[in-house]
Amino acid sequence: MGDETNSQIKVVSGPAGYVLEDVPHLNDYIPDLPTYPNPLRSNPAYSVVKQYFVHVDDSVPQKIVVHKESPRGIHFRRAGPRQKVYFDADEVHACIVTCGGLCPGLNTVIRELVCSLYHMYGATKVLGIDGGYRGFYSRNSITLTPKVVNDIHKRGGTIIGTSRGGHDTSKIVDSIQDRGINQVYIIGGDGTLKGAAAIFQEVRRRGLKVAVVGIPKTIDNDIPVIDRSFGFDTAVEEAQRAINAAHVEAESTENGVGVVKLMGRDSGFIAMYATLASRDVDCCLIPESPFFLEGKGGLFEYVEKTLKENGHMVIVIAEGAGQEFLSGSLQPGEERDPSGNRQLQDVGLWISNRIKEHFAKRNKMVLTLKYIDPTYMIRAIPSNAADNVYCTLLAQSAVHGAMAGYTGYTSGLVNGRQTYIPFNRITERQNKVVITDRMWARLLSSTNQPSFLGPKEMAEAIKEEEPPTSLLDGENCQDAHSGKPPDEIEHSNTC
Ligand SMILES: Nc1ncnc2c1ncn2[C@@H]1O[C@H](COP(=O)(O)OP(=O)(O)OP(=O)(O)O)[C@@H](O)[C@H]1O
Ligand SMILES: O=P(O)(O)OC[C@H]1O[C@](O)(CO)[C@@H](O)[C@@H]1O
Ligand SMILES: [Mg+2]
Repeated sequence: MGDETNSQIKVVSGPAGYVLEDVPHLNDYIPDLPTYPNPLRSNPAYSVVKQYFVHVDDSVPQKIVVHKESPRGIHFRRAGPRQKVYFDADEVHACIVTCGGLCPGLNTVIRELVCSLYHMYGATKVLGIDGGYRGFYSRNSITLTPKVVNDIHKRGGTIIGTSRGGHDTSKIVDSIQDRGINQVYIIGGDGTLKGAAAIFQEVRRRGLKVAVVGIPKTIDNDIPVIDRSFGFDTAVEEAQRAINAAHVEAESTENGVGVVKLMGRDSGFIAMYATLASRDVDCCLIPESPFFLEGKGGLFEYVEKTLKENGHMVIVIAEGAGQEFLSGSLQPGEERDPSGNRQLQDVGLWISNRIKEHFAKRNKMVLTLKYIDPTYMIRAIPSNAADNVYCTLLAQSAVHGAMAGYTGYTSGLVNGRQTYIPFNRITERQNKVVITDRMWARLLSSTNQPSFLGPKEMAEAIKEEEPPTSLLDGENCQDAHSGKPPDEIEHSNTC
């Protein structure tokens, strides 16, 4: 097997195109670390479970749709408990921090990190860092015990607080060092995980025995590689209530139009899945798919046609869609939040006003439009049952990895298996809906809406050759082997 290592990713290659994108380990830069038998070996609850410990060579393929001649491709290290651990229970001093926007399930992850450390590994020193990254150096910390976290999964938000901005790598690592922390669990989105990667690099540069672990959090599902992010399922489910209300309102008046805005700064997954789940939506607009209002094939024409045919309609719009129409109204200095993210204008309000103006001006059709913005209501609820289970597995996997000495990784679900993924695989790009993918085609045929794409936009979308939409790995209409669209290859394939 070949082996190629840098500080963030270790690439191990094997026969038939097998590639393991491995995660760093403490003993990569600290030699002769002592090891201990995993305490789970003598825990009656686990020791009876056949094959509870993960085999040292277990890995999970990133791509599961393959062809006869496909290379075996990229794999990630399988998560789970190892026979040996690199921390004695009394030595563990863990901390947990949550950063970025809220997401259903944050409290569940916090709870399960604390309970896994206590109940599986007998580690009893766990701190909650108050208020995101800046809390490391400017706020108090909170002692977390199973008793303190017992009920928190029933609440939305995060009991340890969160913030945007304030990431100062060296102050954070100073604080980690001063407090004697040796396991850092960081729960957050793409920005947070870039910060986690910087913390890991600094910890490694200083030669500290500190495991730095990420748990990916994003209600927008904009993190790549993983099957889906926790809280996403809850968000899609909760969005149904807003869509249903919009539908009831629209259906009850002549020419009723309901507009619902959902979250999705750069990625329209919530809007797409909420639309597919609901069946009451006639048009879904997302940041990845450009649209236009006036003229043939535009939104106004489609609204008129739908109202004539059905008497009512529901439009779902992701908050990041159509921002190019609104950006002119921004004041200088208002464009970025403290983390540097683009501040968005209210596209739901804008599109509602434009539809009303258009039909009032034409004086042809009187319509009643109701606009619903449930975005923060969706983000603030506790996670549903499926997400609670998912959060539990993510947290347990994260703890098993740190105890086994792995560092510089996020835990994440890949093709239904818990894995350890190197930070830079997670932060190198954003996950987006691929509009040349089957799922978007399914949505278009479900709503029967126009694609709003002219031949030029269509050609550009095909040219972009984005990687497949993660929620449906293997569903992309590109040949997994050659990258060519299906009509350009000789044999039938994944499509
Ligand atoms: N490139 C970066 N390097 C270091 N730290 C970063 C970077 N980008 C963001 N951060 C820090 O990460 C934290 C969270 O970032 P951000 O507000 O972008 O949210 P996020 O983690 O992307 O989550 P979400 O987008 O889901 O709300 C902030 O404290 C911010 O300072
Ligand atoms: O108002 P805040 O906290 O900046 O959060 C809004 C953003 O956070 C997210 O929920 C996650 O990034 C986005 O969908 C949304 O644009
Ligand atoms: Mg983000």
